[in-house]
Amino acid sequence: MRDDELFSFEDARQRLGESFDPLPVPAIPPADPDLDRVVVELRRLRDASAALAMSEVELGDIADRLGEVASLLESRVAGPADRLETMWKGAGTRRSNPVSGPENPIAPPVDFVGCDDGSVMATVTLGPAYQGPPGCVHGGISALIIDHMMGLANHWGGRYGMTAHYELDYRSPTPLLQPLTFRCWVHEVDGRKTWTHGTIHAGDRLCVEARGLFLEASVPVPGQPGTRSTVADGSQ
Ligand SMILES: CCCCCCCC/C=C\CCCCCCCC(=O)SCCNC(=O)CCNC(=O)[C@H](O)C(C)(C)COP(=O)(O)OP(=O)(O)OC[C@H]1O[C@@H](n2cnc3c(N)ncnc32)[C@H](O)[C@@H]1OP(=O)(O)O
Repeated sequence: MRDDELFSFEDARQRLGESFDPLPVPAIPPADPDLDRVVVELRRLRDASAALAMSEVELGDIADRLGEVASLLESRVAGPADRLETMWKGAGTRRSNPVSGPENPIAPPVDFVGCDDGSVMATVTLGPAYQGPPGCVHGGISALIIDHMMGLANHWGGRYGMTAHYELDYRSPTPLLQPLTFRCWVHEVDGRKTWTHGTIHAGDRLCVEARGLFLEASVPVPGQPGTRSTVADGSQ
């Protein structure tokens, strides 16, 4: 198969024809605005702390003050096992996933758009916290974002499933501090199987190509005995 054929979502869309049946995609519902504000501040801290080395900051004082805030929070929030249960209420996992979740400080975050052609797109600029090679995005971060985004592209294309196989070709360095265009789309479907493709571009330059095989499956939902969910991101 030719490279341009493998990575042309327009071609895939034509071949899928009427089997492309988009699901309505609800926006991530807002929660307590102060909760989202806390996470925005945590992300500012994350980015600033990635630049602490060789700064002129009095680090002992900063560590003490952050320690106070962390202790204040730890004693008042749910433990991880309880948290896994509350995440499965409403759109909790969509709000807390590590790629786009407004409740997750490690999420860059990435904002996705479902396009009419069946692809899902995002433009994101990643900072030093996500560095792998010098000046470049860590390959695992690229993989994380595309894997998650393929799940959204499947949903957008009326499919669902867990990642069974996933492979990437890193074609050229993926720069930090420049807008990157991520795009994913359903390439082919057959019974329980969905093959989904994705790319990352910096401008016109192809940085990453990815292919995933997703299999329809369901997993038990934490805290809800006997309940299983087919979707890894909140909707049941
Ligand atoms: C625009 C905005 C849109 C907004 C939308 C909002 C809603 C949001 C919705 C959604 C977002 C979701 C975002 C999340 C994304 C994250 C994804 C992840 O991180 S998933 C976690 C990692 N993956 C696992 O942990 C799986 C672990 N593996 C398993 O549990 C099993 O292996 C499983 C269920 C995948 C398959 O197991 P079996 O027992 O059901 O299937 P068997 O019988 O083994 O295989 C069935 C067929 O598939 C092939 N197969 C299975 N594994 C394969 C593999 N690795 N490679 C190739 N073929 C494989 C087999 O050869 C077989 O093929 P033959 O039917 O014989 O033709």
